[in-house]
Amino acid sequence: MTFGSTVGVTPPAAGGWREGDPNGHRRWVTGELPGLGLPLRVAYETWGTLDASRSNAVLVLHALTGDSHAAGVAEPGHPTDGWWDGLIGPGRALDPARWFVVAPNVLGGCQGTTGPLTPAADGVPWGARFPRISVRDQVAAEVVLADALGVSSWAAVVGGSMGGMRALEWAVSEPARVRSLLVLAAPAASTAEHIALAAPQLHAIRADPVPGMGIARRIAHLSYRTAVELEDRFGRDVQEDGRYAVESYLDHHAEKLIRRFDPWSYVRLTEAMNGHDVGAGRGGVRAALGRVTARAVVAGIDSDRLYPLAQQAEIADGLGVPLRVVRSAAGHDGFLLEVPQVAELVGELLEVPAAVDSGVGAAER
Ligand SMILES: CC(=O)SCCNC(=O)CCNC(=O)[C@H](O)C(C)(C)COP(=O)(O)OP(=O)(O)OC[C@H]1O[C@@H](n2cnc3c(N)ncnc32)[C@H](O)[C@@H]1OP(=O)(O)O
Ligand SMILES: N[C@@H](CCO)C(=O)O
Repeated sequence: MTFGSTVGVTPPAAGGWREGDPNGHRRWVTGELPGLGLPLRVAYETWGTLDASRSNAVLVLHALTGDSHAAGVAEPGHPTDGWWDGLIGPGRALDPARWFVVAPNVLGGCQGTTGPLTPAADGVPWGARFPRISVRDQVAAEVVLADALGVSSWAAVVGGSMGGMRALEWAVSEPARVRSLLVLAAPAASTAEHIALAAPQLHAIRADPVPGMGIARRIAHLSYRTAVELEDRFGRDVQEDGRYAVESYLDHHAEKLIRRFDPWSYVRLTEAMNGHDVGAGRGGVRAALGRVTARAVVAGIDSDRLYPLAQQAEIADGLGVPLRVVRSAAGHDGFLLEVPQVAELVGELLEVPAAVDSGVGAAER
C-alpha cells in the first residue's frame, strides 16, 4: 500500500480533475482490488485529524457526479466550494475539530480514483474498455482506503443518493466497521423504473459520448427536481433566443456536466447503480438488512420522484428505525440543498459519544 499526494500526480488528460486543490487536501492511496484486473488508486480528501484511538473517522460518500471535494475550508481566504459545505467545517455537524472526515472519489469516477479516465497499458484512457463495476466493488475500494488510513471502524458512514447506496452496502458488507449509518435518498435496490430511466441515458452516451452525456444529464436532472418546482420557476416562459426557459435551464446543466465529467465514467457509475441490490446473494433485502449492526438514521425527501419515500421506508423498516423525512420543494436534489435538515440528522447520528476503537489499523489487518 502506498500513500501519495497531489504532488507528482498527473491529472487525467481530459475530464474533471479539479486542478490546484485550493486546500491541499487531496491525497490518494493505491492498492489491489481482486477481480478488478487493474491497479487501484483511490483519491480522497480529509478534514480534521484521526485521533489517537482512531475512533473519530467519518466517511462521507458522494453521489453520481460528485467527487471528493465535499467541503472547502470555512476560514477567511479559503473557498467554500464543496457539495456539502454546510455540513463540514468549524461549528458544523461534522466539525473538523472533533471529527476526521474522509471523502473519497468513487471507483469508476473521474476525479482521481481509478476509472475510465485512467490510462490503460497503451497510455490511452480506458474509456469504454473500463470493466463493469458494482456498488460492492466501490465499497471494496473504499475498504482499501480505510485500511490504508488505519481506520478499522467508522464512527459514521453517511451518503445520499448513490452515496447512500454505498453507505448502506458498507453497513451490510462490513457491519463491524460501521458504528453508525446515515442513508439518505437512496433505495435498497434499484427498481425497474430506475433502470428504465437510465436506459435512454446510456443509449445516448453510447451513441455519441459527449453530446450524449448532455442528453443523459437533461433526462436525469428532471428526475432530480419536481414538476411543481419547474412550473413555479419557469412555467411557459420563453427566452429571447426562442428556447423555453426550462429548456435553457436543462441545457445549462448539460453544458456544465460536459465541462466537468467523463461520459464513460457516467456510464459505468450508472450501470453500477442499476446493479445495486443489497439483498442479492444474501437472501433478499430484509435478510441483508438484518446484518447491519450500526445505529442507523434513514431519511428520504418528501418530494423525491427518483427515490420516493417508500424506498427509504423499506430500509428503515428492515433496520427497525423510524423513517425520517426531509422537507423540500426541490425533489431528489434536496439531499444537496436542504443542508440544515441533513445537518440535524447527522448531528443526531453522532450525538452518542463515539465508542473507543480497538485501534487495529492497516498493519494488523
Ligand atoms: C453529490 C453531488 O452531486 S456533488 C456535485 C454537485 N452536484 C451538481 O453539480 C449537480 C448538478 N446541479 C445540481 O444538481 C443542482 O444545481 C444543485 C443541487 C447543485 C444546486 O441546485 P440549485 O441551487 O437549485 O440550482 P439550480 O438547479 O437552480 O441551478 C442553478 C443554475 O441554473 C442556471 N439557470 C437557472 N435558470 C436558467 C435558465 N432559464 N437558463 C439557463 N440557466 C439557468 C443558474 O444561472 C445557475 O447557474 P450556475 O449553477 O452555473 O450558477
Ligand atoms: N445532483 C446529483 C444527483 C444525483 O444524485 C448528482 O449530480 O450527483
